[in-house]
Amino acid sequence: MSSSAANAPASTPSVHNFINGSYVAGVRTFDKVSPVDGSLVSQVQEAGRETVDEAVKAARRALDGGWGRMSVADRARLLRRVADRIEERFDDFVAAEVADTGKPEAMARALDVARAHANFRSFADTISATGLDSFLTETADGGRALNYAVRGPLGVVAVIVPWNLPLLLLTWKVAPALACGNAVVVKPSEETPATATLLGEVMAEAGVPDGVYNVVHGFGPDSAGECLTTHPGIDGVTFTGESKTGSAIMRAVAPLVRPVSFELGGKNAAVVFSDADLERTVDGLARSVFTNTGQVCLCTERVYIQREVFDDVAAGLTERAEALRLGRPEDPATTTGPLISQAHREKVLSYAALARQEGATELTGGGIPAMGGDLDGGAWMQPTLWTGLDNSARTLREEVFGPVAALVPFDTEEEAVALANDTDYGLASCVWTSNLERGHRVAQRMRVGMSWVNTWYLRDLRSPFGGSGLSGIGREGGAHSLHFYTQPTNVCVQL
Ligand SMILES: NC(=O)C1=CN([C@@H]2O[C@H](COP(=O)(O)OP(=O)(O)OC[C@H]3O[C@@H](n4cnc5c(N)ncnc54)[C@H](O)[C@@H]3O)[C@@H](O)[C@H]2O)C=CC1
Ligand SMILES: O=C(O)/C=C/C=C(\O)C(=O)O
Repeated sequence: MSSSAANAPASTPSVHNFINGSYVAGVRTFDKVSPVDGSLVSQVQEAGRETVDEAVKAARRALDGGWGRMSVADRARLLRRVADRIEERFDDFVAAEVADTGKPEAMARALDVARAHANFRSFADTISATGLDSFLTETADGGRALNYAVRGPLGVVAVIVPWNLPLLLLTWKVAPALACGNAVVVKPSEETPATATLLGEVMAEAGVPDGVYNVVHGFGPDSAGECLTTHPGIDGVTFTGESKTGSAIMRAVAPLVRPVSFELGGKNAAVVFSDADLERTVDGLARSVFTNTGQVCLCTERVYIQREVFDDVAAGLTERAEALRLGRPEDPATTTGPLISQAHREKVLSYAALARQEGATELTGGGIPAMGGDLDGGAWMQPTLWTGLDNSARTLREEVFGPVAALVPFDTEEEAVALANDTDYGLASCVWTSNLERGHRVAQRMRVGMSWVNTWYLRDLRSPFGGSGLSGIGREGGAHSLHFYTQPTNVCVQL
């Protein structure tokens, strides 16, 4: 037990590891505090090396015990049951997600938890509809052979996820992994342990065999994350989070040569042409900059605006930023929650200070809002917009992951494409124009995984999702996920 546990009220919830179908204590506890007001949300059981070992072994037993060989129809049926059960317990998931993240309840309902059951249904459909690769091969002697590739599970998959969309991102990986017959050991963020743990109950209620879904809690280095990625019993790692963490995980898995699927950071650009519908564009930009307090890897942090409309777009976006309502998650008028933690707010505020040093003008925000009462103990940050910087500024080159964006003018299409692509990241972009020909042309020239035209974060779960450069390795979504979570064996039969 940590020393803090002694001071916690008796009613403080305790969040346990979930291993082989049971809730399991760890080696010590740590406190999870609310980003809304700094109050204690729960005490979390941190998994030690032995706890992680137990989870990996449970996953292996489940895999060898028949889960990996269960028929696709049966597995798809179980995934649909998990989706149904998430819907039945929708309010419990919303409450758990909101308590950990402080995000507006309306958002947790519309996005996070809604996507959790959609993820299970989508991958139940995908796995049910997926056939085999096969070739009828003509040989040099005039004969023929049949080549076909069967796909088996990758094995025990380590799933490491961040705090910004905890259940959404977790289920985005767990659903395809299970659809393909893998067993998983999940390490949620230390900031958001609750929904992954609750999902354990739902898995058991839905009839998913013990050991198929395991959860270990803790931090990254010298804790559960590192114990998991260095465990010789894992067969692959799927990770969403910061680029530097992805790099550390690559180093950790390198000695055992395990495959990785990484969805990492972004420094995403929006390009606004003067022919765009400006009202719609400004609404879209406000969404892409400020959704989830800027804590989505897809959020726009660089806005390039054609000079003729620069002032109008800057004024419109500033107005939208100032109209955001920061407040308690349960208040239906709230549009914007706090950042995830005081530590993360320090990071975002340090970029606000850096932007000023680099010569930025703040159109709005840049600091800590006066929330009043107990909310002043939370991790609140003003929505912030900068002008006066160019691509040489660190503010335009490094991922901030907060409610911030820099606005930069451009003159020509060629220049806009060059500015947007001038980054080490390659995750997402948006093009705003009423000229659809230009929309297609510019969207295709963006060096990113997801290129939106006149919209942002419109998702089809069957399409490829991921990035290049510092933004990641591989793509997940639909059949792309099945490629990562399976291993093909090619069978060649001389006919
Ligand atoms: N682009 C994105 O999707 C995200 C970016 N971030 C950025 O990353 C910064 C750091 O936030 P973190 O929560 O620390 O993100 P992170 O990327 O370090 O953490 C994500 C997950 O990885 C785990 N982890 C960390 N180090 C690890 C290691 N060496 N081995 C195994 N697992 C490890 C964490 O415990 C967590 O579960 C944030 O300030 C934000 O700017 C954070 C979350 C998501
Ligand atoms: O919609 C999705 O599948 C994912 C969205 C966001 C992220 O991946 C992220 O913020 O990391």
